[in-house]
Amino acid sequence: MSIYSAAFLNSELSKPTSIFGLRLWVVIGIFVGSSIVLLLFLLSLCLTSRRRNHNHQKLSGPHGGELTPVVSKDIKEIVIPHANYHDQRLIHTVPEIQIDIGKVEHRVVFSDKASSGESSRSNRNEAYNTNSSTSSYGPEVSHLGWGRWYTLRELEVATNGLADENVIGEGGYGIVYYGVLADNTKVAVKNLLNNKGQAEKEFKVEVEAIGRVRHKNLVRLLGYCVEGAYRMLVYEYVDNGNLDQWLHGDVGDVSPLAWDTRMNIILGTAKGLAYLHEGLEPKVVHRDIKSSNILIDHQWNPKVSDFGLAKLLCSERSYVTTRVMGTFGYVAPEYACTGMLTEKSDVFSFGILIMEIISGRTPVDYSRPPGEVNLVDWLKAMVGNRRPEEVVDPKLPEKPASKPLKRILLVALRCVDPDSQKRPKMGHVIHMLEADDLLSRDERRIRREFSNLNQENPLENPAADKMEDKIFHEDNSDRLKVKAAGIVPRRQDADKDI
Ligand SMILES: Nc1ncnc2c1ncn2[C@@H]1O[C@H](COP(=O)(O)OP(=O)(O)OP(=O)(O)O)[C@@H](O)[C@H]1O
Repeated sequence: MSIYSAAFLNSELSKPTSIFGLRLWVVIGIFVGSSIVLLLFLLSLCLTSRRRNHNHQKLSGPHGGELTPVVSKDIKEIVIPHANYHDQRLIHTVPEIQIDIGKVEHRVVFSDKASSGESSRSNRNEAYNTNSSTSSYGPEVSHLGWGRWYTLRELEVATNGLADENVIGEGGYGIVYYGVLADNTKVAVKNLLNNKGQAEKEFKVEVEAIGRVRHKNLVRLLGYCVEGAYRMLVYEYVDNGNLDQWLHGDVGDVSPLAWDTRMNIILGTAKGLAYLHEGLEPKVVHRDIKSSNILIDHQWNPKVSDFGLAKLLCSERSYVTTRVMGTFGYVAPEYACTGMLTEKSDVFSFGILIMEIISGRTPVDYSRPPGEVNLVDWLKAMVGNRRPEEVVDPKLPEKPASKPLKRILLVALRCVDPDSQKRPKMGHVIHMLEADDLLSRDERRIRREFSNLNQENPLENPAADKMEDKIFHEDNSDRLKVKAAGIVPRRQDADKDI
């Protein structure tokens, strides 16, 4: 370019324009600059929307993306320090007590750490809204060899995208949804909450403990789902509510639970528990036996559910934990005080459950007069005062005969013996519940012994112990309990289930 044309260009570019009198080169500069900024903005918009679409496609539910949570990788298992399973030394800790009174029953968690026993819908939403950076959606744990691994999509389809209308109930560790699988199987899907690692911990315990369990009085775990932050358990659906609802719900003046039905529920629950304690190797302690964990089918058969708190125990060993969990009113005293966990803790809770079933009262009821708040204390006092007939649920359609009432009360009182060693094993409980003939023969003796019960603490009556030992001796109970609970030899059973 010649010096003349450069001077010409320069003079042309320096001419003022009609846009605020700005020189031409300034206008051109502004135009080029804004175009670049606009271009960059459009480019970033395009990239963001492409990324959103990509995530949406990967996780979208059956009814579009609205219900679809964004998966997070944030959940990490928190290893809670606890006593060695194989170490029977007592570990002394100063437990922190948390009482969640947001639920109908009071969940008590004695913990050496802030724990995560609470549940709320907001937690659920929190889990859903956690930002995602998950790139892989494949299973994080391998298939265990039993049941099925379900994909998140399968379970979303089954539960209408985890719809609110499908919610059956909400426990301490997650929300339970009703669902129908592609093969028309009705299921209950428990979506474990992302509560600081506890959900994952419970998931692993539960999967290992329940996956191999098969018993008509235990809710069957059909499979599980592990995708991103999701931990879901898929159970058989039990179609007639839970015992808590039938005992304490609004059922009118007359309960549909007749005496025989109640006895059947007690016996079935005992069989389910006996299987956990004595039919599995290693044995399983449920740790949260209570009426809301006893599901009922349409034939009024009980099925023990919610093994979330179960801990696998090595045979013949006790387990000392720094983290005591259970539900207020049902927890055995030695477990609450020292963390010492054996299957006898379940036996205690089972004794409370029997009392609840017979009386229709909750284990702790602050709306009652002072002497009646605690179910065990009240019931012991009533039995000690020779007024056992007065403890039965007033909603029962027909009062039970005196003999079976006393029999079941005796079993309940034995189960809640403050001394865990004196509590019967669940197999023995079954034996006692079924030993009608033996009891008939000794009925007169039972009556006599009952009348001798110490009013303060009828359990500490040596005569009653002697009498029961004689009637309900444990020597041949192993054979009977196996027959009664449908338990097959331990190893063989576990292998068969896998
Ligand atoms: N397999 C199932 N079939 C039908 N309903 C179920 C099933 N499992 C659970 N439910 C229902 O969902 C509710 C919540 O169950 P979940 O076991 O999570 O909590 P919970 O027993 O009420 O409380 P917690 O967690 O404190 O033990 C139960 O009360 C029960 O009615």
